[in-house]
Amino acid sequence: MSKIPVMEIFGPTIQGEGMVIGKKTMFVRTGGCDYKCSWCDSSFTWDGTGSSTSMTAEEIVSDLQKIGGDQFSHVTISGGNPALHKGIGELVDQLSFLGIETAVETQGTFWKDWLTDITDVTISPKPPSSGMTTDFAKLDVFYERLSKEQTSLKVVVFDDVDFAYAEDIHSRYPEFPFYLQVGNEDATTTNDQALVSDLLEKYEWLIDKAVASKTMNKARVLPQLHTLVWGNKRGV
Ligand SMILES: C[S@@+](CC[C@H](N)C(=O)[O-])C[C@H]1O[C@@H](n2cnc3c(N)ncnc32)[C@H](O)[C@@H]1O
Ligand SMILES: Nc1nc2[nH]cc(C(=O)O)c2c(=O)[nH]1
Ligand code: SF4
Ligand SMILES: [Mg+2]
Repeated sequence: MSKIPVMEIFGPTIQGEGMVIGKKTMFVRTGGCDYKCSWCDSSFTWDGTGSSTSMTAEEIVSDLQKIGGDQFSHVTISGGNPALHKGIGELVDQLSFLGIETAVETQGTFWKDWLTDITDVTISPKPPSSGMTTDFAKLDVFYERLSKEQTSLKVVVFDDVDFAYAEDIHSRYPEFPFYLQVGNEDATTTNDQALVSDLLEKYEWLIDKAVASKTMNKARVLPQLHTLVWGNKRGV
């Protein structure tokens, strides 16, 4: 059985982003990423400042039950890039056997067959401001293999160039529900008041951009709800 590098397990909290925003969920955050986005709000998963514990699927399920009790029925697997880890297939099987739904957050760079068993798959291709380059041949594989009922695309937008990238992504993959997300430019500040007022201003800017774009007629525009409520706090 393959072990999974786990950075943190927390919840229940609410999903603060994307297709199931507001839904009560536990989080399992894996270590390691094949990207290094300039503005990554979870860089401790890959930059050496955090540490992971190598765990089996059974151990993760047992920790989820210890921490969440009987107060959850949905688990979100994020990272880092969870799709780097083969062992997550086993975790998804065990959760599904227990009647627990699953979600995954990934940038769409590595395919794993267990992705088809996930209830809510969020693919978040990275815009130019991240410093990363999208491999569209890899994203095409996700489009071919995942159903539109279980999947969404979510692009974080910091500026006009990112917005144009988001329009391209949405146009290229029209069948997947599409989400625009406000970018958090300061993922380390502890000044919650200044952060929230800045993020709400950015949210208004992003709404205005979407409203003015005919490509975005079907898109949804969202903030990171957890950041508005808890700022940059970890484990929420
Ligand atoms: C930390 S990533 C982990 C999953 C995967 N590596 C990915 O990027 O999709 C989880 C989500 O947070 C988003 N994110 C990361 N840093 C952010 C920031 N500074 N502002 C807004 N969203 C951010 C990512 O785009 C992704 O949708
Ligand atoms: N509440 C909450 N919602 C989230 N949605 C995506 C998250 C992530 O870091 O992947 C996240 C997170 O860390 N917390
Ligand atoms: S792909 Fe996700 S986890 Fe990896 S660096 Fe980018 S935002 Fe962070
Ligand atoms: Mg996050």
